[in-house]
Amino acid sequence: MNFEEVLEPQIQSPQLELKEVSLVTEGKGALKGMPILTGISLAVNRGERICIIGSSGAGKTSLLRLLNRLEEPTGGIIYLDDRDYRKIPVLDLRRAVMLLLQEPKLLGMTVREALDYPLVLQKFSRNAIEQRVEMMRELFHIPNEWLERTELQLSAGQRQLVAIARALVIQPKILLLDEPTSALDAGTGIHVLNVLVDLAENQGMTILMVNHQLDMAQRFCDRVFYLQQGQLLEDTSSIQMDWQYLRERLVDAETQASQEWF
Ligand SMILES: Nc1ncnc2c1ncn2[C@@H]1O[C@H](COP(=O)(O)OP(=O)(O)OP(=O)(O)O)[C@@H](O)[C@H]1O
Repeated sequence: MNFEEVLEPQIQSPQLELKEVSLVTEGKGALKGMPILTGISLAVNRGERICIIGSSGAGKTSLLRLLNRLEEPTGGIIYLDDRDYRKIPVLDLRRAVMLLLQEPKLLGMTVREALDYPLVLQKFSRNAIEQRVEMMRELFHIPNEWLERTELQLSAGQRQLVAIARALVIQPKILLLDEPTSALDAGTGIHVLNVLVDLAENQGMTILMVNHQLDMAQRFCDRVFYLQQGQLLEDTSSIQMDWQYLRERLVDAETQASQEWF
């Protein structure tokens, strides 16, 4: 470190930054121009584990879709490592920012093919592919005999586990997860979350996860984004979060939404 740096420590910019991001529906007639996300500003640092919480329809999945460029914001700007999202080739972006949606599909592939495929696209050697897949298999306790099965021969939980392994096989910088443990039994869910914590702490992988199970969220994340009706109402560290208050707030929001529905 030189003298100027001692006097003026460098401020590290966030890995991911959203400035006044909004999204409105396209659609036709009355559906056109309805707000889904409004004025979202946030900054995420490398290695953070963030849970996105909110009632049904709050905009959680839409936020993940924006971050993976499955949707384009209708307002505002997103930055990855100080680069405007729109200037990053979309395939490069999706390699760095991996999204795992709810109910993942293996697209007719066997488990082995599904795990190999992202690495084949990246032109990894056969040897390297086998090593990486073996590493994932061990990390997530995927038995050898699953490798030749297709998704029709796997339970929902087994499929979810394979999909998590596949999302991680190319070691993304940022992992976006939409309720990744919803189909897993409690023990496997906790094991998966522990693996993710380890990857965040030891390899600096950043994780943003939608999770409806608040006890899991409390255990896993170091920061919470609370969304309501497309707005970011809370951005709080997990330690400072009043989890009981959050539970009550979620119940209120769900009740209000169901009354509006009827
Ligand atoms: N393509 C679309 N066209 C019209 N409306 C949409 C579209 N996508 C999402 N919406 C609406 O935007 C709102 C947010 O949806 P989103 O799926 O992001 O919510 P969510 O918080 O993930 O909900 P859940 O917990 O039920 O999955 C909802 O009211 C939804 O109906």
